Amino acid sequence: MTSTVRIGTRGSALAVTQTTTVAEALAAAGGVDYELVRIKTEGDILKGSLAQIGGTGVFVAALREALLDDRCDVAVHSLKDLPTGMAEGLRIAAYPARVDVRDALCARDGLTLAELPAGAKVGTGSPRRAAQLRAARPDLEVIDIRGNVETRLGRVRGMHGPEVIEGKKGDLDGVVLAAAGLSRLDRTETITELLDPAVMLPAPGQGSLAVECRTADATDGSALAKAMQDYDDEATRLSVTAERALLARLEAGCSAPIGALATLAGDVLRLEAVVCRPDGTRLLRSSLETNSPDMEAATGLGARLAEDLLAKGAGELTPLAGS
Ligand SMILES: NCc1[nH]cc(CCC(=O)O)c1CC(=O)O
Repeated sequence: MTSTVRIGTRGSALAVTQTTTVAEALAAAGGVDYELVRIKTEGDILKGSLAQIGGTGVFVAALREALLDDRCDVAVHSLKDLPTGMAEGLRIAAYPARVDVRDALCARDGLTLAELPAGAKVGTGSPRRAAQLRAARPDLEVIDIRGNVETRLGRVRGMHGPEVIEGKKGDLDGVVLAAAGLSRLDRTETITELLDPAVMLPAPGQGSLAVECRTADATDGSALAKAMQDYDDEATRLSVTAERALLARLEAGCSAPIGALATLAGDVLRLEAVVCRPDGTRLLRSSLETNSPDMEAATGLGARLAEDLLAKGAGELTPLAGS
């Protein structure tokens, strides 16, 4: 390992912010010097709807290639964008402590979900958010949108961001975004309601980051390897492991209309999940718990809840390769 750790990041404001946070934490923990390396990803280049692009991991492939090509030593991913299949030769060396897992409504005039008028236009590019929005408020018009956080906020009437799409500024009544991203970008003042997971179950892994490196570098006893070990948060690791095991068993990607949230309370790991019909006319929700969880129990919990959902007809609501 070279003395300066090269940390790969996408160029978006959100990616740079969260990568810098990780870099500083690793530097503080392990006394490692770092530099950020910008990596352009397919997800930044393609401008179509994320639902249309479809493939999982559009944001991730280029970062992983850079790791494997030795153009960087560490990559920081938003965990919810990371496909469940692990890449050969790479390892998630740390799951930093999770931040707010919830989705947030950013609406004009301080409106909450219940207060939006009938026919209000709410933007999201996520089939999971669209389905749960439609289930909660069938009278809303859900608009498929893309772009970075500032671009999306700029679509809300009265919300001014530095980057707005010409002609589309202020054409929506609200957008739904992850609270975690808004918080990392210091834009939480745009949130008009933090959506209760009882209404809007977040994406598996939402609010979590994953610090990935070459497998050899995670275990070589270096300052970096130790720093990553220290930075790993056990409760987060268990929770996201359960959520992602569920996703893996359903063989669904980040664009599937599936929500999952695990919470560790004392010795009990509880996993709740929802599979949606994309039009929101049916949501299938279920939950399971396990006591004194370790990684194996967390993985088992996710797999069992997936089986339970499949047995209850999840495969009839939305196409799942696992059904
Ligand atoms: N798919 C885009 C994406 N990937 C990660 C985040 C930020 C939230 C997180 O880290 O979970 C976002 C933006 C959003 O969903 O609003």
